[in-house]
Amino acid sequence: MDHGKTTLIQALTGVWTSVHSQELKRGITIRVGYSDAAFYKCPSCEPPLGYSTSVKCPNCSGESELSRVVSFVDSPGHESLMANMLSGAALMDGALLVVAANKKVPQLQTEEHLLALQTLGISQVVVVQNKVDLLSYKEALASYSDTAKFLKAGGMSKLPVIPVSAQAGLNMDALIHATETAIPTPERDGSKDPVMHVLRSFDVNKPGTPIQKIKGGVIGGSLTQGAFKVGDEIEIKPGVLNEKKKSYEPMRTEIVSLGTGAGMVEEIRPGGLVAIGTRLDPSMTSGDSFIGSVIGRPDTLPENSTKSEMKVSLFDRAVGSGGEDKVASIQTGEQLRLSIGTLPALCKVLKSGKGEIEVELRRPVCLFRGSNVAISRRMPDRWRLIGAGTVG
Ligand SMILES: Nc1nc2c(ncn2[C@@H]2O[C@H](COP(=O)(O)OP(=O)(O)OP(=O)(O)O)[C@@H](O)[C@H]2O)c(=O)[nH]1
Ligand SMILES: [Mg+2]
Ligand SMILES: [Mg+2]
Ligand SMILES: [Zn+2]
Repeated sequence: MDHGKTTLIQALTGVWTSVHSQELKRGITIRVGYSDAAFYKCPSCEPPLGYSTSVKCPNCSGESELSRVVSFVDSPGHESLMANMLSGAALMDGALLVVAANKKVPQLQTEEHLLALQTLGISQVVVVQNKVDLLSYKEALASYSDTAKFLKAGGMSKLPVIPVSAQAGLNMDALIHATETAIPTPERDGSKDPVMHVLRSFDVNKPGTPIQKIKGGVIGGSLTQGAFKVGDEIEIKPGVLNEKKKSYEPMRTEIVSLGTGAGMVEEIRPGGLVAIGTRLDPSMTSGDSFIGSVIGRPDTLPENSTKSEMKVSLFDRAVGSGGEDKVASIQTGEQLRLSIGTLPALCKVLKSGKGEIEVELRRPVCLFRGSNVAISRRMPDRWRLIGAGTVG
């Protein structure tokens, strides 16, 4: 924690993404936050000069062209919030890994986050060496070479490392240039059935709002494929618990509005974070109650299931154990935590074989075959990432 992720996002977007009172009080990010940035490129300046977040080129004062609009998911760094971090990672096309240059490299958190990114298949990463303002030139070089050594040992010597000061807004042009080069926008297939993974959900009404003015529940997340329009009927899975039937029932509602960083729009596609306004009772969506849900068109999503088979590959050792804890094989009957899309889900292992396990999930989940899952095990002190799985 405290490497400066939230500060960096503020430098790039102008938005402080930690806004909850507990976060402000403790100075840490707890919930996943997000905001959008527009990156500009000046046609007359040599890269990286001329990359900025403003139309006016900070280098030559000429007029820049829009390069790309980028959505940032701000992840908590604290080790106890790893599940929140993994939820956010599920929606990322690439990542900025922020490392504080005034601390020994690598920190436990850095190792674990990098491994988590690999586990979830996020290979487009820019390493940000932050807080260089606190170091002498010589110290900064030493920290840079430690970072490079650490990456090389992990077979990631190709990742760019960019020294910055998020607080002073130093070297942002180089960082934006690296981001634009190393994290290209992936190809999207807009013709597939839409799938949205939910990261947040809210009740946007102020207490005491008159009933005729109350807005329906709002659900935030990102499309991974397809498109949604205002007026579309949608289905949300796994849905809500029917107390009488003791089962989860998918919910249907209509899209009444679509909010993005660029304002209200009529249609959304993959690539940014979006808030869907619905006709659901807002009390249902308050306090992130829908995190981990999946939204699609009616009858297009996989069935809810409580059992799953998956191929697994375990790490040699638990991250952050200083190389001491070898990861023991998965035992029948043990409890694990799976990160499935944006959902942290507890499960019990029913069967464990060579490279394969069968699990029973504590709650029904809308499971896509072939999706990547991060696997954590409860170590004495906390949950630790021990491997990766693929839903079979
Ligand atoms: N000197 C210096 N301080 C910085 C810089 N960037 C961030 N900080 C300070 O470092 C502290 C932590 O910054 P945050 O942005 O909250 O760090 P974070 O990575 O979001 O932390 P978590 O959300 O707790 O994981 C704050 O006091 C910042 O003011 C920097 O470039 N230079
Ligand atoms: Mg902090
Ligand atoms: Mg933060
Ligand atoms: Zn310029």
